[in-house]
Amino acid sequence: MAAVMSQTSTSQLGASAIAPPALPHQTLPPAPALHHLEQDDPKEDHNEDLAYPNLPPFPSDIPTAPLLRISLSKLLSNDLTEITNLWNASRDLGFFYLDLRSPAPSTTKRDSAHEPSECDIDGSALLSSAEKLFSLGEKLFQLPTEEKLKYDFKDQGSYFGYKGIGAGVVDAQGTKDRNEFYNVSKDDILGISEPLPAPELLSSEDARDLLRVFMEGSHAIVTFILRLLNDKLGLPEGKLQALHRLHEVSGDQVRWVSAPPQPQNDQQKALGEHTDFGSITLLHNRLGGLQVLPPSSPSTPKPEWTYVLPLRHHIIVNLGDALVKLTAGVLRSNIHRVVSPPGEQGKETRMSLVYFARPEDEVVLKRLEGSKVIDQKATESGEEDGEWITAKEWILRRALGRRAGGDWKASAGTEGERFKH
Ligand SMILES: O=C(O)CCC(=O)C(=O)O
Ligand SMILES: [Fe+2]
Repeated sequence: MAAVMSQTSTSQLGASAIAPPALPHQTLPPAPALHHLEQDDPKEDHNEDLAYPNLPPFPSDIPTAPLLRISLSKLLSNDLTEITNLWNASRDLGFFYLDLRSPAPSTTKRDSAHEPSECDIDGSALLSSAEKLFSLGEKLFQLPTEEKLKYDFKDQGSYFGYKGIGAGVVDAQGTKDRNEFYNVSKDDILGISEPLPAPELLSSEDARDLLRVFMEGSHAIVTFILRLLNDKLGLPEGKLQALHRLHEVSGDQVRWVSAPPQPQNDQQKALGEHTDFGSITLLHNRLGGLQVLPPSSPSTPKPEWTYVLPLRHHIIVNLGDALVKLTAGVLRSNIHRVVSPPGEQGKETRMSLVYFARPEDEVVLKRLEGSKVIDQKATESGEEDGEWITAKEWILRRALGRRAGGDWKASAGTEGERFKH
């Protein structure tokens, strides 16, 4: 434990880094972080159950990454400490937990043709649609392989639809991945683009409604986080949000990821190391397996891959390369990968559910103007403002480069040096 904690020192993760509270029998994370939580609401944090029922527990003796735990409802009530935590986590690690338990939102329902507002945010409702989508995902992956393969659209140049096990690669040597994906486009579900062929399970009105509600709920949280980051960056009001409008054409999508248990004597990465391509990723994890590589620092020049402990009622939020490019690296997209869930969890099929928010297709991924913080960072790094590429081209190049037979080199993100570990 101590070895890993020293890798993720406060200098890397921000002075207010908070490790998740211990699950039953879990080794305790560092004290200062917990003090912060306990002062805020001791009762709640002592008694809450953050382990997933009906699943084997995450092993107590495996170190986990001390991601900050940020409360959505505190953010919504404009809690300045919480907003600072979000800002620090977005710059230092680019990963944090978001606690979705929230009071019910205002009862005025919005007109669905309009852009979502902060009054539409309902963390508990999002958790409940995620629950339903987990059940739907299970049925989806149980369909016969021949049926699922009908919805692989790679040859049409699209990353939406199905990707079979081994149809992606995890490294430059072309080692096959160990998971399957199903990607559903936001534009398809909101009627912005023509619907793609899909299995009946996904094309029924009920399934599309459920996906729409989940996408709108997720997008509302994304827009809110973008607003907070926009303010902290000192950008002109609404600038980041205006590049991520719900009803405009973008590569936003829901993804289910499913990985069957791997044989004990033949373990392999399920999903290779990568940074996410887009802006903000909202990840629902139930079993372990996700790992992050913390940033290196003078005291830890060679950090190690560290598990992210799944926490019930929480999502894992991470920032992607588009935000790095738009902010000249003020915000961080951190490398992560997926391996077999540890211990007893490795006997289960691991499914996760993700919402990827990306800039609108036509947004050019250039550093934004109008922020002193961004200008200063650009001056400090002395880096040129990269190639002229739209979000659409960037995502296509990166997503399809990771398919078997794709161009691995072209799939590289902004991580540069970090990939050498
Ligand atoms: O399944 C997970 O936990 C992470 C998936 C992921 O990183 C991705 O799909 O980009
Ligand atoms: Fe990812």
